Amino acid sequence: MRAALSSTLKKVSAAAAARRPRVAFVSSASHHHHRHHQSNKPTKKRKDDYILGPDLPDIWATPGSISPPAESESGATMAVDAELAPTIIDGKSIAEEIKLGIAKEVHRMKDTIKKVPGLAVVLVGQRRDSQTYVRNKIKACEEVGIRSLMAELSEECAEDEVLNAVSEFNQDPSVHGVLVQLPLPQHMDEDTILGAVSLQKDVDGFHPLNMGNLALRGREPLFIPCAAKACIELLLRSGIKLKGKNVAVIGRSNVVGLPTTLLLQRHHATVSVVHAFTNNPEDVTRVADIVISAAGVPNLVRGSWLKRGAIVIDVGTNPIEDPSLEHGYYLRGDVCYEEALQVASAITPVPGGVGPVTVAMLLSNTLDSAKRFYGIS
Ligand SMILES: Nc1nc(=O)c2c([nH]1)NC[C@@H]1CN(c3ccc(C(=O)N[C@@H](CCC(=O)O)C(=O)O)cc3)C=[N+]21
Repeated sequence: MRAALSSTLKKVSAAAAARRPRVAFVSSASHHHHRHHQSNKPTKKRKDDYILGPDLPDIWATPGSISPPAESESGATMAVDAELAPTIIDGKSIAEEIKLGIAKEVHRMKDTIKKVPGLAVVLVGQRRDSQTYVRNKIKACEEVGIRSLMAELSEECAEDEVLNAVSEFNQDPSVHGVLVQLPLPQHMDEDTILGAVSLQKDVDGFHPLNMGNLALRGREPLFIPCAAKACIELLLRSGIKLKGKNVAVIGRSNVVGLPTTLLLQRHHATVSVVHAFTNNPEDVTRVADIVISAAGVPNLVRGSWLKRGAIVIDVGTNPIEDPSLEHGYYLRGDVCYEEALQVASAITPVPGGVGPVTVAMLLSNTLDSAKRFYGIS
């Protein structure tokens, strides 16, 4: 437990509000819905639509088209009741702490069996945000002594080339984790490619068998998806108990919303799932003790969606294009941060919240995989 966390990390970010660049949050639907957490493929026809329900894509009636809240005049300090100042959950320092523990174990492994864990990343295409995330992952590997390999393929390459890259990494005994960076180009079938990753190296936890074992009571998946694990770590390390809590999860993607919901239930939380077809989602979120948003829509969660004192975990990493910036984009969460600060008791920022812990969880899964492979505990 991190007793120091809540006291040292309390700060009020009025300055952040004043600094926010003026951008129109236009709903260029294609852009927002192509983010990694949402499937962007056309709906597949299935025979059992009747019993499983039709497979509708989650396209949010997005308040992304609503302009963000009025900005306070530059430099103006908001009057904030000290008692209401929320804890800013510092994902970056939590990630550092986790990585320190991983580094120790990696070094011990190197000393005792002369092996280190290996992570292979398959990156297809040129998306700038994907390149940044992959670079972060590789940098994080270096920090803890995990060996990293990368296969970079062009946007136009054939699906077979991706499958070949996955297959080579599957067979390489020095590789213990294989990750295919999402989203893949439109013309590729995500299910085929993710299904090709060796079950024993599926450090993303996206293989249907790992996901199924996460869903089934009494079963243990080999790997738990990193973002879901990161949400739970952030809550637990901030001293927040989950048992019996009302948690609203916004979004039901395979990579975040669904595994997070399953993992929360394993922690005995009462979970309500809000998705693009939910009527009056704010009625659900307003009664939640904890709100976890993974919708991929900037500014979706307004202050009015939150109960006073709610805990807010923002998984959204929405790249907003801004040609004036070095990287060509900046990141916004799903949560209207400035508004949430006024009502929440604790909140994760974007960036610096869930993202860095997600990367730490990937390293942790890779270490676990290597330990399993070499039969050490
Ligand atoms: N197969 C697969 N597995 C993933 O886990 C996966 C993926 N595909 N596709 C993309 C998403 C996104 N994701 C992030 C990881 C780190 C940050 C991260 O480190 N964010 C930093 C800042 C990033 C920056 O420098 O711009 C932060 O929030 O502070 C963000 C997002 C993993 N994803």
